[in-house]
Amino acid sequence: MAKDTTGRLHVTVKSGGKRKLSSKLWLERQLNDPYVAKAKAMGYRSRAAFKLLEIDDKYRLLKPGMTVVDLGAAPGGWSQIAAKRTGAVDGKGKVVAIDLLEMGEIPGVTFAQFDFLDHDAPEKLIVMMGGRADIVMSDMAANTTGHRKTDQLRIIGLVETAAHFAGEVLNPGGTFLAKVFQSGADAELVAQLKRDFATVRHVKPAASRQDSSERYVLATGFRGQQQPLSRGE
Ligand SMILES: C[S@@+](CC[C@H](N)C(=O)[O-])C[C@H]1O[C@@H](n2cnc3c(N)ncnc32)[C@H](O)[C@@H]1O
Repeated sequence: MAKDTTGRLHVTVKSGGKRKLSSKLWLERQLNDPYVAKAKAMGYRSRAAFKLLEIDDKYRLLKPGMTVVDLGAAPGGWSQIAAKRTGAVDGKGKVVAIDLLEMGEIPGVTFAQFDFLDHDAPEKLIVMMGGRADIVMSDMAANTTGHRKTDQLRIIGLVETAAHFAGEVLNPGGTFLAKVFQSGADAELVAQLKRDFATVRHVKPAASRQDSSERYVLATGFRGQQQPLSRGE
């Protein structure tokens, strides 16, 4: 339990190795968060936009004319950045985005609402892309059940599925960027990525809350064996 500024107690629920804040503490944190204020001022849909901005400023991933897939895109901060930096806003690049939730229209972004874990999701994405991708990025976070082991397996299952999809659709030299959580459960994933990409690293942007175990795996220089696309090629 935690005390707020008025001295009242708030319950924090432990879930999947993370502590979920009570709604009052969550609201307080949002109101005091400089990234939330900055996102609002700059017209970004989410504070998450700054995580991608920071990663991209450092590693120069997004380039004009690229095709980018944004998995778990809502409310759309990452898609906004990708559309701008690939030139998709001006019809040069292409940004394809999906989410379980609805997402308001973003110029230059092709969005569809469906579950990435649906068996036909890869095929639907390939049709939306109309070819291969240069970057597959995933900020997806699986809903937590509160059972630590189950939650870790769900999180890692989601990112492994995203990595498998990336391996199917990336152009040579392509990039995979995905949210993972610091649990040590991603060792197998990292080993697989090291086989298929020239460089694999974990990154923790400043905009990612320091009290969160969230971090990102960034794999660049795709060199895996290319299979024919099931559609679109
Ligand atoms: C942290 S938010 C993404 C924020 C986003 N990157 C931005 O910049 O606004 C995670 C998103 O992943 C989505 N998500 C989780 N599991 C998913 C799945 N299986 N398929 C599609 N979207 C999923 C959630 O609905 C949620 O909107």
